[in-house]
Formats: sequence, C-alpha cells, structure tokens
Amino acid sequence: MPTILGQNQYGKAENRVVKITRDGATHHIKDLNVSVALSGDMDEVHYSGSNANVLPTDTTKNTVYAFAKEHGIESAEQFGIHLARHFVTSQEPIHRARIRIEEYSWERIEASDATSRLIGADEPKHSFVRKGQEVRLTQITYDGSSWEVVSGLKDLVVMNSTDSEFWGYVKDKYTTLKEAYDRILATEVSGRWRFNWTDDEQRMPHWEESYEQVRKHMLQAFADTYSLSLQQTLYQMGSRIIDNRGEIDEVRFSLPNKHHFLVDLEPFGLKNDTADGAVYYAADRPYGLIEATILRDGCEARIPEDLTNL
Ligand SMILES: O=c1[nH]c(=O)c2[nH]c(=O)[nH]c2[nH]1
Repeated sequence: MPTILGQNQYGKAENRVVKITRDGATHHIKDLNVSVALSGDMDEVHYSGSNANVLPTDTTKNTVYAFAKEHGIESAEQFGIHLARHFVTSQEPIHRARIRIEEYSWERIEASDATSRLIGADEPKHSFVRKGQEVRLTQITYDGSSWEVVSGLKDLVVMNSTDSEFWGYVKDKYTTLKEAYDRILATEVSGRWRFNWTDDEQRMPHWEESYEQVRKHMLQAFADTYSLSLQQTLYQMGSRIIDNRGEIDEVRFSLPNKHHFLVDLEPFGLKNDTADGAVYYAADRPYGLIEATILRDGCEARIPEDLTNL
C-alpha cells in the first residue's frame, strides 16, 4: 500500500446541552458545549469502509444528552470524565476518548422589590442573564488507564489603569517606542491549567472550587503585581496558581497586550499626560502576544504551545 493511515479521531463536535435543575422555585443552569473525539481500532473504516467498529457520531451526541439527564452535570470536568470513561470502557474498539467542554455561565436576575412584595418571600428564581465574562473550558483525555484533565478559560478581559511600566528594552535602528513609566496594562486572558489527577485511585479534585480559586488567585496576581512587563505579570499569575493550588502542576497563558496609546492632543493645544486623567486610543491590532508556561518544579510540560489547539 503506498499510503498508511496516521492519527485519526472522530465524534460529534459542539453538542450544546443546557441542563436545568429545579430546587423548588429556584432553578440552576449548566450550559455546555461538548465535543467528543474518539480513537482506537479505526483502520478498517478508513481503508475499506467497514463500519464494524464505528459507534456513530450520532450516538455520541445522544449519549451526551442522555448522561445530562441520567447523571446530571455536577461540573464540566465531572461530566467529561463520566463520558470519557463510558466510551472507552463500553466499546472495545475505542481506546481513547477526548472530551472538550466550553461552559457559559449565567447570573440570576434579582426580582424587583415590587415583584417580591407581590409574590412573597418564595419568589421564583428562574430568570438569568448570561455573564458577559469568561468562557470556562475543560479537556478530558482518557486512554483506559490514565487521565489528563486540563481546564482553563478564555475571553476574560482585565485592565490595570496604572502600576505598569515598560522601559530598559533593546533599541535598534527600527525602535521608535517611547519608554513608559506609567501605562495602562490590559489583556484578554486565555489560560489553561493541568491537574495532576491522573488515576481513579487518587482523590479527585473538587472541580468547581478549584476553578473559583484558580480564577481568584490569577486575578489577584494580575491586580497585585507592579508590572515592568506583561511577561512579568504573566509569570506572577501562573506561579500564584501553582503556589496555592496543589492539584495543578502546569499553567499556560496566552496574553494579548491590549495596547492603549496616549492620543496626541498637542495640535489642539491640550496637554495629555498620564498624571492628569489622560485620554487613550485603544488599539485592537496589531497586538503584542505574550505566551508562556509555568511549571511546578520537576514537572513535565504537556499543554500545547498553541492554546487555540486546546
Ligand atoms: O509588556 C510588554 N512586553 C513587551 O515585550 C513589549 N514590547 C512592546 O513593544 N511593548 C511591550 N510591553
């Protein structure tokens, strides 16, 4: 045969599943986008078209919805683990399952005082507004013996309006950038963190609490760091997570530097400097892109370089 089959996987991508849990009149939402990718003994379907080993992608979709009903969704990670285990242990030809989940969060809309008075203390709590902040992410990979859980977030926009400088850099004949001693530091955080939970015998992390704590440490490090570069801030964000969360061995960030340039208002006879309530032009492109991995000492880097691939 002049060609051979290389890596392959298949499954239903982007199953949008919304699970409402009712606790009396108080409802809870889990809103997920679940992608299933399975691999194993799949040579024949590619070579000859025999579907004998193929669990249809349609079935993988149905399984996602059925599991949401049968088992509920405690956390995206728990749900993904459940699905991955099911595909690998119930289908002999399937040796590996990768489940990717995006989670969108919803915030309760508080009833107005008037509504509360009308319907009493037991007012229904079933109205939500979608949170405009980050998308939560997780990827679960299971090969029948070992687990890899990488969680994270994207689209979380943060800004420090001072406590950021950038100077002392290399200057060559193409350098025009002015040194900055008080600038805006803003970025849209895309981050991933890898858990050291790898086998069923080990105690599983508390996924929801872990996410909240990682997010908190990351944001606090962003706010607390007097920054001499976005690279330094990134490292602080990552090491704060590793130092505080024993369940995590590796963190990777991709941070676009959302530049804010002082507008030249001299032509209008206006002085525009940072010391006195300055006006900035928020540029959308090009942007500096700062990316790095922070590892617990002695641990191996496994999160891919390009986070758009995870
Ligand atoms: O925090 C920064 N890091 C850089 O590497 C860099 N390069 C640049 O032009 N501005 C900045 N800012």
